[in-house]
Amino acid sequence: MTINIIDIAYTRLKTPDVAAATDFATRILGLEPVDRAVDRLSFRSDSRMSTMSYEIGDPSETIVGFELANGEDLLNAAKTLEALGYEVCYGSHEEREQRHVSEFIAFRDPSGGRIEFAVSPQIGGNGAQLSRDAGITGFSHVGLFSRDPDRDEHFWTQICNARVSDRVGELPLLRLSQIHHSIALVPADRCGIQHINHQVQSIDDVQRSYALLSQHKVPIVFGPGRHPTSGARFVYFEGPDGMVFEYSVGVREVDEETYRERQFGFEPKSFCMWGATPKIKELST
Ligand SMILES: O=C/C=C/C(C(=O)O)=C(/O)C(=O)O
Ligand SMILES: [Fe+2]
Repeated sequence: MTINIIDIAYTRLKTPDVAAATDFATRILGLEPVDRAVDRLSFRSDSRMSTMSYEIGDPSETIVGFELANGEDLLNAAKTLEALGYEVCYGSHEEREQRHVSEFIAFRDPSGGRIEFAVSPQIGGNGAQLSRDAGITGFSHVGLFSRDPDRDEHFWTQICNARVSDRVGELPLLRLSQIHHSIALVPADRCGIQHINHQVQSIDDVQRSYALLSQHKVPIVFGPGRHPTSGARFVYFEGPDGMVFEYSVGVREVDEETYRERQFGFEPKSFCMWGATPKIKELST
C-alpha cells in the first residue's frame, strides 16, 4: 500500500553549540523560538507549533518530519516499511511533545537519513511571531543528500506518493502537493539534510535578507538568483555546522493533470537563470 504523505512538516537539527545555533535561528534566520530549554529549542516559521529545532548532538544526525493524514495511514505506513525490511520505531510521549504532534514513527531512508512520519502537527492560535522582519511565510522544502538518487527516488515515488516535477542531471525535485517540490535529492556520499528552505513574501525580502546576511558576514553560497525549475527567486546561505538555508519566493504550483516532468542539464544555468553560480560542492558542475 502506497504511503500517502500530505506535506513536509519539520526538521530537527543537532549542534554542539545550542546557544550559537539559537542566535543564528532567531537573529539571522528570523524564526520564533518556542519551548526554550538549556540543551534544546524549537522554532516556529508559520502556523505550526514547531517547524525546526536545535538540540545538543552530532550535526550529521538530521531529522525530517512529514505529515500523514491520520493514525490509520501511520499504522499502514509502519506495516509497509516493516514488510520492506525497514526498522520502524514509534515516538515516545516526550518526543511527541517536543515535536507538537500526536503520533509519529521514525525510520532511516535508503541513504541512511532519519525520517519521521507524523500525524496532527499542532497549529498555534496565532501565526509565528518572527524574530526579525524576514518576511518568512513558512517552512517549505528540504534538500536531502542521496547516495543513490535513482534508488531514493524509487522510495519516495513508488513506496510513497511523491511525484517527479523536474530533474537537473541526476537530481530529482519531488512534489507532495501542487507545490513544485518539497524534496530535492542531491547526489552525495552522505545522508541527511542538504538544505532547508523557507518561503518569503516578496523579492524585496530576498534582497533585504541578502544585504543583512552580507552585513553580518554570513557566507552567501548561492544567489541572489532564480531557479528555472520552480521559477523561485532565491538566496542560499550557510548557518551553523555548515547547514545551508534558503529563502525563496514564487515557487511554481503544478497542475497535476497536465504537468509533465522535465529534464534539465547538470549545468549552472539549470540552477540559476540569472547567472549566479552555486558555491555548494554537490551543485558544482
Ligand atoms: O536543482 C535546482 C534547484 C532547484 C530548486 C528550485 O527549483 O526551486 C530548489 O529550490 C532547490 O532544490 O534548492
Ligand atoms: Fe531549495
